[in-house]
Order: sequence, then structure tokens, then C-alpha cells
Amino acid sequence: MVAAIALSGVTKVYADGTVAVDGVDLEVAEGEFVTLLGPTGCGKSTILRIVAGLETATSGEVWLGGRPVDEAGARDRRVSMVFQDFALYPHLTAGQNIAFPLHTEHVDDATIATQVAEVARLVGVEELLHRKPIQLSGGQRQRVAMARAIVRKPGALLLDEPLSNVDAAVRADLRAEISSITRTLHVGTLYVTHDQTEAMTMADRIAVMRRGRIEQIGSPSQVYSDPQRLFVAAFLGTPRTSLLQAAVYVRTGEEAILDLGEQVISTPWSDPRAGALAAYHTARITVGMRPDALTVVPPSTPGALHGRVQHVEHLGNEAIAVVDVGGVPTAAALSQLELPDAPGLLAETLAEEPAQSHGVDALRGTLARLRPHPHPGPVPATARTRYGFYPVYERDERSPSSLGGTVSARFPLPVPAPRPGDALALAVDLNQVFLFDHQGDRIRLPNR
Ligand SMILES: Nc1ncnc2c1ncn2[C@@H]1O[C@H](COP(=O)(O)OP(=O)(O)OP(=O)(O)O)[C@@H](O)[C@H]1O
Repeated sequence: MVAAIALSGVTKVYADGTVAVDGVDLEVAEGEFVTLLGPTGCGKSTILRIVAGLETATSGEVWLGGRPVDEAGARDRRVSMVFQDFALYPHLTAGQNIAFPLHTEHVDDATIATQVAEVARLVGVEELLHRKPIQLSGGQRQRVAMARAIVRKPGALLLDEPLSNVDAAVRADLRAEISSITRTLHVGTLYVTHDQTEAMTMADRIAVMRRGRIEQIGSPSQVYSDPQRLFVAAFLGTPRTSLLQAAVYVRTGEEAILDLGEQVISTPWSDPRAGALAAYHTARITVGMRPDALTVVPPSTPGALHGRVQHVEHLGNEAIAVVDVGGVPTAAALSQLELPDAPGLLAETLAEEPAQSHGVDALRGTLARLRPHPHPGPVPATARTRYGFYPVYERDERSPSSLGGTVSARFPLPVPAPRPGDALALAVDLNQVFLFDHQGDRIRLPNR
């Protein structure tokens, strides 16, 4: 099947050297709804502008409806774009705004009248066609902008955060309506947002972006429940996924330990996951936990994590307890190499490496896999001595300490919710825990 929109190796470097888009491959099928989701500045709008022809890619190719369009100007692309700020002509009525693209194509008046009436009915603005934009609410303006975008029956629809200037109350309705309209029209749609609820509720597929690249693309349930990258796990989910540093310690034939600092998650050797962790022995990894991975249990339960409730968020049907388990959050700069806080150890580790393996990857590998070592000074609060290994943790100065080392647990109401200061024990379901290596790639363990 011919893709409505296809990008191959698209890169955009702006004149000042900013790499806004970095080698993006993406396909949107006819009738498919794909969202580009990512934090501000990750390159979402630049991709949309390149597809629309408002910006030229530095390298790579764009196809629309199976045809390369790199030479085609914005007017010849048969794509329509809807912007965050509506971009309606203020001196024209809603009806005239909707008719505008047809006038520029010299369509006859009778056809224009029929098509305007048709799309106005589809987006629910037929009563408002005589009004000027200033006489419309934000939601109504965006409906008119949507009608103007679809009146030409575009081959592809590009929407750039169309709901961010619309009242929260209207947003949910418009979300549902926009996705149903694009499906009725069977038009390939690329929708930019930094709002995960929007992406999750509207999309057939979500492309999660970071720093100009697509980190993962898949259905909403795939990217949520099976994140391939640390960033994807971190970005998706409310409450946010807890990301704690852990040192792996494997005692062959006995157990595998994920040392979180003040306490550990361990699993016996009979669990196939313990053996799978042997490859990471002494490596520092990230343990990602959503509330789905944790169950409140009696305090005497073996292997449970213990902590104190820091605060509780009441959400109506449930309460979320944020529990301090004394872990160390993974540094915010997830792709950055985390240097150990002991400079001497670094020098010592490097000195032991053969000279020829001093390439960047080898160096990263070496630094990520710290060796067990005797701690030189007073034993830090985070260190455990039970098995003679002192992992080194790095605290991230940019993370507010109030967010440090916590996990979130869910309490379906009306069960009484805990209160700040309460002690809680939490059993960890290792099947629901996400592990990531020092480069942010998922560590796959066999399920049990
Ligand atoms: N004309 C420009 N010149 C230089 N850099 C630019 C230009 N336009 C955008 N950028 C930069 O390119 C990067 C990507 O910008 P872009 O607008 O595509 O991001 P975005 O993901 O859409 O962000 P937002 O959600 O804030 O709109 C950012 O670092 C931005 O500052």
C-alpha cells in the first residue's frame, strides 16, 4: 500500500548549527493517525514543516502519496496544516475562512458553497459560519481551522499541537472529534503533541522523539507497556515511571541482586532471570518501576521494599502514594555517561585497561562496569556491605531532592489511603520492572 507520508533519513540542521531532526525514517499509511510525541525542542514541528514544504530538509527524502516531493513547493503538496494558534484570517468570517483554500484553486461558487456546508457539518460549526474569528471561542476557532484544512480533501493532514490553546473542558471532546473526522476522511494524519494523554488517546501509532530522533514507534500500548528505551519509559505514564540507579551483583548458584543503595531487589538462582543478569554483574543499570510493578504487602513479607510515604495524590477513584525507598534517581541527562564520584577509582580503572581499547565505546563500557572495590573513606549511606561490594552512585544535582529515590504505589479507593509519614512495604513484580543499560537500551530478561 502507498504511504500517505513517508520520510527517509530526514535530517535538518539549521543555519546556526542546531541539529533539529537527525536521520528520521517514518511512514504514515492512508487513513492512519500517527502522533509525534516528545518534549519541547525535540524536532516535532520541524518534521511537520518539512513535510508541509515550509522548511527544506538538509538531507533525506520526503514522499507524499508515493511521490517524492523534495522539489515541490508547499502549494503543490496537497497537504493541509492546522496550527496551535488557529491562524484564521481575522477579517474573514468563519465561512469565508473555510472557503479560502477553494477560492485560491478557482473552484466555482456553487461547489464551494456545497463543500463548505459539508465540512462545517462534519466539524459542527454550521451555525457559526457568519461569525468573525474574534466572536468564536478557542474550541470553535479550532473547529473552523480544522474545516479549512480538510475542505480541499488533502492527501495528508498535519496538525501541530492544535489543542494547546483550547480550554481543558473542550479538549477531550475535540480530541475524540478530530480523530473521528480523520478516520471518516481516511486521510493520513501526522499530529504533533507533547501531551501523552493526547498521543495515547488519539493515535494508531506513537513516535516518541528525543533530540531529533525517534526513540520508539508503535501502538500506544506497545510504547507504554514495552518501552525499548529508558527515555520512552521515563516519558510515558502518569505518575511518572520511577527510575532508580542499581548495581547488579550476581552470586552464581545463589541469587541476583539489584542494589538500589539502601535496599535491594533480589531473585533466587532458580529464577531464570537471575542467570540472565549474570552478564551485567557489577554493572550499573537503571531500574524503572511504575505503580503496576508494586503491590502493598504486610511488612514481614520477604523481599519487599520498605519506605515511608512522602506525599499522597488523591485522584478520585484512586490515590497515588509517593514512597521514599532511599534509592538514587538516574541522572536527568540519561544519555550522558555517569562518572563515578571517586576520581581515584576512575584513574585506577583506566590504568588497568589495555591501551588499544581506549576508544569511546570501550571507555564507556569500562566506566559503566565498575569493579567491586574497598571503599576508601567512611562508608556512604547508600553502600551495603553484605556482599562486599560498594557500588558508587552519583546524585544528580539537577533533580530536586524531594523527587529523589521514590516509587509510586496505587491505592484504589475507597480503601483508606496512607498518610505522609506512614511506613509501607511493597512487593516488586520483576516481570513488570524495566531494566536499562548505561546507554538507555532495554535489558531483556526471560519472563517467569
Ligand atoms: N529557525 C531555526 N533556527 C535555529 N534553530 C531552530 C529554528 N527553528 C527551530 N530551531 C531549533 O530546533 C530544535 C527543534 O525545534 P522544533 O520547533 O522542531 O521542536 P518541537 O519539538 O516542535 O518543540 P515545541 O514542542 O516546543 O514546539 C529546537 O532546538 C529549536 O530551538
